[in-house]
Amino acid sequence: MAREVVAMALRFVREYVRASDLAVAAAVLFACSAARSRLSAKPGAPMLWPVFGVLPALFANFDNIYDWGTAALLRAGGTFPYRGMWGGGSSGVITSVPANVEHVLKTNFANYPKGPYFRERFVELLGDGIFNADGGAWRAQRRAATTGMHSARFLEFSSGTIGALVRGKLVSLLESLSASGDAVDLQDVLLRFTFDNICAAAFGVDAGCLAEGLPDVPFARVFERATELSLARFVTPPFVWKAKRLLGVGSERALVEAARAVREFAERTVAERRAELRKTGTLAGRCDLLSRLMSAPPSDVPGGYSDEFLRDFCISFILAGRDTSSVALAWFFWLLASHPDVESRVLADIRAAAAGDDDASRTSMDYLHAALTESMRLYPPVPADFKEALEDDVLPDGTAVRAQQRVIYYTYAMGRDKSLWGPDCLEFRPERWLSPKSGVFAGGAESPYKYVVFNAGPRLCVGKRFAYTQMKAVAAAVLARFRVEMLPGQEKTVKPKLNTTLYMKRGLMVRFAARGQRHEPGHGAVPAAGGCSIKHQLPKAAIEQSEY
Ligand code: HEM
Repeated sequence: MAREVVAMALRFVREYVRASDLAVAAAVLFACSAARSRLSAKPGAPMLWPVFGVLPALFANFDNIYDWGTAALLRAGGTFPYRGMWGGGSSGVITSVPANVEHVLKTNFANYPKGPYFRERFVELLGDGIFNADGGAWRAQRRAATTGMHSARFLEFSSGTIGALVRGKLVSLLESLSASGDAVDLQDVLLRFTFDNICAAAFGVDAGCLAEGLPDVPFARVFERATELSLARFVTPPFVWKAKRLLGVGSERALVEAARAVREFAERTVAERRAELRKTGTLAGRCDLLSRLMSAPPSDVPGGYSDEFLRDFCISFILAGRDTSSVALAWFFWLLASHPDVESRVLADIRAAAAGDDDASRTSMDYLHAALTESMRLYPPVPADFKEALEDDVLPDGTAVRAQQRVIYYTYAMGRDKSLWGPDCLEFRPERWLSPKSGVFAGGAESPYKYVVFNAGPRLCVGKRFAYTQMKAVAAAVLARFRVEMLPGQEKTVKPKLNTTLYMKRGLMVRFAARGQRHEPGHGAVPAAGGCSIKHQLPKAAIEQSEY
């Protein structure tokens, strides 16, 4: 019977309905559905189109997406719902309201894990590493990370590796660039620096990205490739990438190969260190995280950490620590170039610390610390982040979140919100972070849920202290020795790239001029009268001791 009804219906369609009628009917349905979405949308929020969700609005504003998203959030009162394309499996809310962020990151932490959506996109590269883990697996990695990173021994070691890399590689590279007058992409140099630095801190190996001639480093290249291909899964409909994965073709095949190369490198390093421990009976001479965790596991981890645990731990650390501080520094140098008053105060701070002629609190270079913090308020290295709801919930501002939906917190917009930072929120003003009386950094008084640049709550960035030490060491060493001159004409090209990290889309082309010298546009280094060089005054301790 049912078969006869279907056959009759098909005959009717064939005889009486033309393709153009179908097209008109589909267009009417689409328009009605679009009108309904428009009417039910929150005022100010972007339109959620039938089938395509928020994508048309994103494409229309692609060139200016961060600022467009910020304006939309401010118009919508700080929170609005979003939906990706049908079949894309992505929906939820976007917010910049600190109370909502606190709810997700702390108050109702148990309901907002990283979740399967994130995990399945990164599992080939990260396995069960801290960045990808939830529940017990996350707790075990987190404990290992905090014990390892906050031990006095690691802190001393990491300051040493940072100082050695700054003085041994970075400064000599910049000296030769300054002598030749050649321009360079500063973002690329900084990315190389932090990659080498995190490999030294996590594995105790020299990745060699900053070696002479800035070579192509296969490990860095496959790591970058595996990360990019994992991120591509976030913007590809799951049925597409999952089908490709099943068939082992295209980008999915490339991802499996790149992730395998990264994991093999990590496995080899872990195996070699294990062999060294067996042979010599100690890793006492090594202070990197891998060696510390292997040779001195906590007493309640009987038999120590497994090799798989250590492999995943190190890979997550490289991912977490390889590009955030370099990107933060690139924006910092960019902002300094257009704020000579801030640059002068930063320099004065560095000189005071170098000369050791100030009181003890100032040797930690509070003004520089404030300037970096302020720069990341405007250009947060992780511009947005998300968590996935386990169960239905209601956020403090009354927004409903359904199970398996995501709450995206938009750090970039939070840093540019007048209601949080005042009418001068778009100005680069490091003073807002300093105590007016003492000039000491007073950022600790701010709510961590208003400035979520390093995340907040139980999943606060483990590397925050390391990152500040690293950024201050680089900024102090570079600014004390060189003037960083932007190549002209970049005002229009220096823009953030759409990514999980706020890279500059086309890098940052600069020249270095040794202090006391000046580069004329298009020429090499020429001496300038009256310049002052403090190159030889900067003692080792001054660039290594500052930490928060
Ligand atoms: C300016 C530099 C940095 C910024 C802005 C930053 C920011 C962040 C953010 C936003 C998160 C939360 C990610 C999430 O849960 O989705 C995070 C987590 C993390 N960061 Fe950083 N980070 C920086 C540097 C570093 C460095 C240098 C390291 C390593 C040495 C590091 C290690 C980690 C780790 C291990 C986590 C995971 C913590 C957890 O899930 O419990 N970070 N960071």
